[in-house]
Amino acid sequence: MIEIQNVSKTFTLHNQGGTAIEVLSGVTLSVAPGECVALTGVSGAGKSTLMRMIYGNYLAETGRIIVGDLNLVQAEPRDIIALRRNVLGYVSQFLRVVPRVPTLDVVAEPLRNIGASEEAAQTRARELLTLLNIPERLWSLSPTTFSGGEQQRVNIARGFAHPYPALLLDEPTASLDAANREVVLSLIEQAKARGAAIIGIFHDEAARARVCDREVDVTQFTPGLAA
Ligand SMILES: Nc1ncnc2c1ncn2[C@@H]1O[C@H](COP(=O)(O)OP(=O)(O)OP(=O)(O)O)[C@@H](O)[C@H]1O
Repeated sequence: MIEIQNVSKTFTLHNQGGTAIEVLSGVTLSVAPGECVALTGVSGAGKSTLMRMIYGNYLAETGRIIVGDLNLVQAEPRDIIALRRNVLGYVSQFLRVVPRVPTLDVVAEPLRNIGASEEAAQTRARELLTLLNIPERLWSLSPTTFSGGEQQRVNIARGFAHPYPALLLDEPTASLDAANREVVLSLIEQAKARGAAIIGIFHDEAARARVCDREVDVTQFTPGLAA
């Protein structure tokens, strides 16, 4: 489902004399449907950079990143947008939303975008917000003023609204209390059970051990850090 072959990334610092920093080289890994792979490695190894390349935010210089049937290294922006709508979800720690949009709509939006009925989208959004313990009195408000933990839970609800075949998770359990952490871990388990291919960064070791089938140490692909 996710196939990464010989991917590399160099950042050029234009405001610092054009200095080039080779962050990743020769990244090769694949994730099957129903499998969850954890990216590990020291701080600065390139875990977030790799996730951003898979999501199409950063462009890889070499190799192939295939998600579904799209190669993100050569894809047109409109194909990347379609991939994100239908196939590839991303749950980060931080919520980015348009101001003034009510929480219920923020969570229902991914389903509306794929053509689900208003009723189905709202029902799923209500179900997820309830599961993640967001009080109903907050559903009609924009999440921009919510606490950090509430925003993270809204973000998770949004990320799990549509059953994406592939998912990227960036610290999905960071700063959650035990009960909500448990909800998120079971959402991940359910996603695996329905066949989602998942790549995640988990500093929470117990969470990683529970939901991940394999770990890939990104340091092996980091020039200068590799043993
Ligand atoms: N936009 C950018 N421009 C220049 N350098 C960058 C950029 N993004 C990341 N880097 C560099 O790439 C390297 C890898 O960073 P990255 O954030 O991917 O690491 P990480 O493994 O996710 O680290 P952490 O666990 O601390 O989050 C770092 O040295 C960082 O400075």
